[in-house]
Amino acid sequence: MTTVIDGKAVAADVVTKVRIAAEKLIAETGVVPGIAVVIVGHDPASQVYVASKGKKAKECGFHSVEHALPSDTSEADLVALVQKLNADPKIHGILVQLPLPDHIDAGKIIQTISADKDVDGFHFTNVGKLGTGELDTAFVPCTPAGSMLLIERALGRDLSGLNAVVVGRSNIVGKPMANLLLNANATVTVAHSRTKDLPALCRSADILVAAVGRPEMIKGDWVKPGATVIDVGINRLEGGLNGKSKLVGDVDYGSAAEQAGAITPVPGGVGPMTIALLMANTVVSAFRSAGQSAPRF
Ligand SMILES: Nc1nc2c(c(=O)[nH]1)N[C@@H](CN(C=O)c1ccc(C(=O)N[C@@H](CCC(=O)O)C(=O)O)cc1)CN2
Repeated sequence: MTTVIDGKAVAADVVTKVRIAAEKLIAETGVVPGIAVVIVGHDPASQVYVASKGKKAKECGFHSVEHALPSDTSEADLVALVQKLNADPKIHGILVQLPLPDHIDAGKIIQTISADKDVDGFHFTNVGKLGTGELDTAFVPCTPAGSMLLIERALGRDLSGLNAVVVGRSNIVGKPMANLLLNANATVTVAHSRTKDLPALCRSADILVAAVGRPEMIKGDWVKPGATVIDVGINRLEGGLNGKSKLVGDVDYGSAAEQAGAITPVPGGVGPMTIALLMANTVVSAFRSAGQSAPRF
């Protein structure tokens, strides 16, 4: 029987643990975990995600600030805001919502964020720490970290001897996901648009992670019977109920669920984990800044 991995439930569990850890930190040190979320422009999906981040931060008992900037904000002004947040002792985590408008160099902004407050895990320092397995002091990007938690819970075993295929090589998901799986002793292949015979490669995977950004690309006959399938895709398609758009992943859920041992749905799989892990990274950052050993999630 196929297990549908309930990302909402696991995310709620993580958020509860974060809230308890925050309460402990506040009681023992007086340090209140603080997060700043910065959004530039009016992308509707980004506005929803940023609002959810603020709501979850409040639920966790954090000090939470949002900076909503107009679309024509200059790169220099955004750099100046990030520098101000770097210097603010009440802020332990800084997140600049992506995508940014085209006239702003996202890479430059990410590298301006202090690595110690980079709760997105995108700064070169954190990328390097993940790549070299320094996980105790790194911040790991939230979506792959959340996906990894779902894999660990679904399998309940060490990943040694298992083949993992990650479809997609983005800096935000594909590459860090591959590193996390490698650190957990899986044998990892990263596939992309130029990979030959992708269906056959996918069929070799005990763990299949789809992070390619193409709606329902991965079909049921690409899935090894019993595999764990993690769908990172969030694609909005026209033609949902009542004229609304419909959300689908990168996996053709109906056919893949017939083959998989465990599978994440979209919505309700990896998405909620992204925000839960952001809260986890922020409380970890606050523990570190207070000189306390940080909890693990
Ligand atoms: N600075 C960052 N920007 C972006 C990131 C990121 O990790 N850091 N990731 C994505 C967007 N994202 C968080 O920011 C995000 C995406 C999806 C969800 C989520 O809960 N999805 C729900 C569906 C919600 C919906 O209806 O749209 C689900 O899958 O169940 C949370 C966060 C890009 N930008």
